[in-house]
Parts: sequence; C-alpha cells; structure tokens
Amino acid sequence: MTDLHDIRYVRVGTERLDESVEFATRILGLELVARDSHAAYLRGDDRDHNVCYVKGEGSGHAVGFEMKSSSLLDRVATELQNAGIAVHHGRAEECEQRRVRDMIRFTDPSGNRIELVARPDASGTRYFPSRDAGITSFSHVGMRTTDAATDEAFWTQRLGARVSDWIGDAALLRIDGVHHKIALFPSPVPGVQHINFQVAEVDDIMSSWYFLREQGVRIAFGPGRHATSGARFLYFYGPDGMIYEYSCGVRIFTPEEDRDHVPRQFPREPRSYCMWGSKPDIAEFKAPSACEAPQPQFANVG
Ligand SMILES: O=C/C=C/C(C(=O)O)=C(/O)C(=O)O
Ligand SMILES: [Fe+2]
Repeated sequence: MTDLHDIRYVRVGTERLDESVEFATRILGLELVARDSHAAYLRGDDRDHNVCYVKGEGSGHAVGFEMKSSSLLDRVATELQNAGIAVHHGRAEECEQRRVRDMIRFTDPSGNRIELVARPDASGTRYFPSRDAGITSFSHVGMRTTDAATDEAFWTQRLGARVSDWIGDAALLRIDGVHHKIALFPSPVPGVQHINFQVAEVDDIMSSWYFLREQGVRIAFGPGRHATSGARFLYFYGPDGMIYEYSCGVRIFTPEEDRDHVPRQFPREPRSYCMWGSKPDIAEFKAPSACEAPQPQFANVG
C-alpha cells in the first residue's frame, strides 16, 4: 500500500490566467514564483510551488502528492496497474512542468486527477508573501466525489489514507499526523472543491475577513470553527468559482492518537460544519446529499 508523504500541489485549469494570478497575489497572499504564457506557479510556503494555474479550463484540476522516493513511486504504479487502474507515466516535459523528477497520473473512481511525484524541486529561498495574510503552509484540498463510499475505499485501500472523521458520507482523510490533507465531499461532479492554506493564528482569519469584505470578495463560509478538526476557518470565492480556505489550529494527532483513533461520525447538520453557527454559501456543505435539495435552514449568508 502507498505511503503518501505529503500533499504537494494543486493544478487549476483556467481561461483567466491573469485574473487568477492577480487574485492569488493581491487577495490570497501567495508569492508568484514563475510565470510563462501557459502557466503560473505560486506558493504559500517554502516549497517550490503549491498552486499552478494552467491556461485552458479544459486542463481541469489535478492534485499532486509527494512520495518519498522514485522507487516507491514505481512500486505504487505497479500496484495500481495490477489492480486494473490505468496509470500514465509522466513524460519529461510533464515532469519539467511540475518541477519534479518523476511522476505518475491516474484518476480516482469519481474521475479526480491524482498525480504522485518523486523528488520535487526544493527551493533555496523563503516564501515572501505579496500580502501578509499570515499564511504558513499549503495544507489540504477538499475534493468532490460522485461516489463517496467508492472513493473513500480507493483512498484508504489503494493510497493508504486514514479516515479521521466523517460528516454524513464526507470523509476527512489524513496521510500523516494532520487531521486531514484530503476531504471528499459528495457532489454531482468531481473536481477540486477548495484549496486550504494554514494561517498562523485566529487574528489572521479575522483581519482577512475584514480585508476580503472590503475588497468585495464573496465570502463562502465563516469565520467559524470546524467541529471535526477544531480549526478556525474562513472560506471565500476566487476566479472560476474556486474556493479558498484559511484555517488555523487544525488538530494534530500524536503517533499514539494516529494509531488508536477511531473515526467519529458527525451528523450532516450545520453544527457539524461550524460550531459557532456560521452558515455556508457552499453547495456541498448545504445540501443533505448530492441528490437532494438544500435544506431551508442552510440559507446563504450575505
Ligand atoms: O466542515 C467541513 C470541513 C471540515 C474541515 C475541518 O475539519 O477542518 C475542513 O477543513 C475541510 O474539510 O475542508
Ligand atoms: Fe478545508
């Protein structure tokens, strides 16, 4: 079974490359590290990049995870292929575009594009934010799943993730001590639902809340506190309907807790998403299931 070392990057196809870069630097607070006519690379920590906007919406979304070595990557590719999963081995040009030595690509059962990489470029320079949003690291993605049980089995059985908690059918999955690095939210369509950056403290969340509103940014959820990980959070919309999340204070499991933790089942109700009572303007957090209409008490904020 795979041992995913860490989440590494997310690739977001967009027809609005300039607007995406403008939003990511001036509003979100990322550093632009490289840019060409086809793609822009940005980061919120000391790694080479965490987000790559790729020209052309047709490029879709992809999430990259680092493996500890190229030999582990090869082993996983073989295991996946033996399990009947189609695996694409990255060509030199694709590896170069991702700033990695080796990569493979496949899709989860919903069709989310997953990339596993080995020997990603390290960076010799510190993250230097364009706006002091208090970002400390790129931390997780929320992904849409069209079949939560099947995708959860894929992530846990094929990719070695562990369930930390569920809200309804949505699984929050960890690959290390952090409560989750992947979350799978039931939806009629696949894709990246939100991109999370950790911030240093709750002051960063509250000052960003004022800043974002002043800038006319559509707030998606929060400020609030997740019942699951205990993180304080703020979600907001960027170009192409992509949702970004700042959060701080996510639960970190000790090795003993990681070993002994029994996933908790939270009901699919507002208090499971936010202990403070904030109401989400996010489809996957509102509807009781992918097929049913939103409940009236989940009315949008603002
Ligand atoms: O309530 C839904 C989301 C929960 C959390 C959390 O517990 O921190 C997330 O960050 C997430 O899944 O996006
Ligand atoms: Fe999140």
